[in-house]
Amino acid sequence: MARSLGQMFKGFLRLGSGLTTRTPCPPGPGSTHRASLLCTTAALQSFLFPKPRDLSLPNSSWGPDMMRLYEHYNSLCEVETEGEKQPGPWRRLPSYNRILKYATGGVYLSKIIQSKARLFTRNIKQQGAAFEYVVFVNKEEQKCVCVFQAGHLLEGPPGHVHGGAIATMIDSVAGTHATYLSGLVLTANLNINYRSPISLGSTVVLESFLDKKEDRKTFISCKVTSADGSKLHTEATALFLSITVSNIIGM
Ligand SMILES: CCCCCCCC/C=C\CCCCCCCC(=O)SCCNC(=O)CCNC(=O)[C@H](O)C(C)(C)COP(=O)(O)OP(=O)(O)OC[C@H]1O[C@@H](n2cnc3c(N)ncnc32)[C@H](O)[C@@H]1OP(=O)(O)O
Repeated sequence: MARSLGQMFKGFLRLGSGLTTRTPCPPGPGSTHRASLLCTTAALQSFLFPKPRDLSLPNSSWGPDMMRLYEHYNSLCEVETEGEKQPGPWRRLPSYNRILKYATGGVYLSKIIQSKARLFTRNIKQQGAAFEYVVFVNKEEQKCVCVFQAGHLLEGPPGHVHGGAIATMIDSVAGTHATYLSGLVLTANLNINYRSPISLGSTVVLESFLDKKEDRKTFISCKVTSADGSKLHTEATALFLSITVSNIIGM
């Protein structure tokens, strides 16, 4: 089991490095033999290991509220000081449908299941049908914001979003925030108060705050409000526990 976990984590690391080692093709004619060889190698590499699509970027299903809020936070990711562009206080987190894209093993799963595994919130291909979202993080304020547009496949009460889908988004955003702050974590506790229903197709904002960190425990609170901030939909608190590979093996 320890071996397959090792493979799994190696796969995770390779996913990160694979994204940064691509060689751009040199422009225009007059390329040297070496440059064209590099270009061919890069093309072959991107054919064999296509770059996963970042699903947190706008698509045609995004409505006006989703676009407006995306553009607002995106504009805060870069600031201009004395004519120069600098990183701003916010950062957009890219999002893919698999975390362990190149995994060759799995803890409890067969290789076939592992290769077919998809992140729950990103596993429906039809744009706009389910979870459309983008997460931004602010390191200084220790805060995360998620702009979420709920598609028609997430129906619970007629015309409104299923409470489980809301819980999924809260867990995902708070879990991403806790991972950003504390590394590898698992949700130990999630408490949710549903205050007002969310209409299907509408855009809401999830805000996640760090309450405190104590040893392995990261306490996060989260609220869901309407796109204009006027209505409170949901409030939650969550506890995430830091885990290590040996923690999992010990389970
Ligand atoms: C998740 C990582 C994601 C990676 C992300 C990568 C980048 C982002 C990309 C994409 C975003 C995706 C984001 C998705 C997020 C989704 C997250 C989930 O859905 S996680 C699945 C559901 N959760 C489980 O299945 C856990 C099941 N539970 C367990 O495995 C264990 O109970 C565990 C690990 C949580 C704790 O077990 P122990 O043995 O390590 O620790 P003990 O000794 O029990 O507790 C340690 C301390 O914590 C307290 N504690 C434990 N559970 C508690 C609880 N429920 N409430 C309050 N305190 C609790 C205990 O009282 C103890 O406290 P004292 O040290 O004595 O002060």
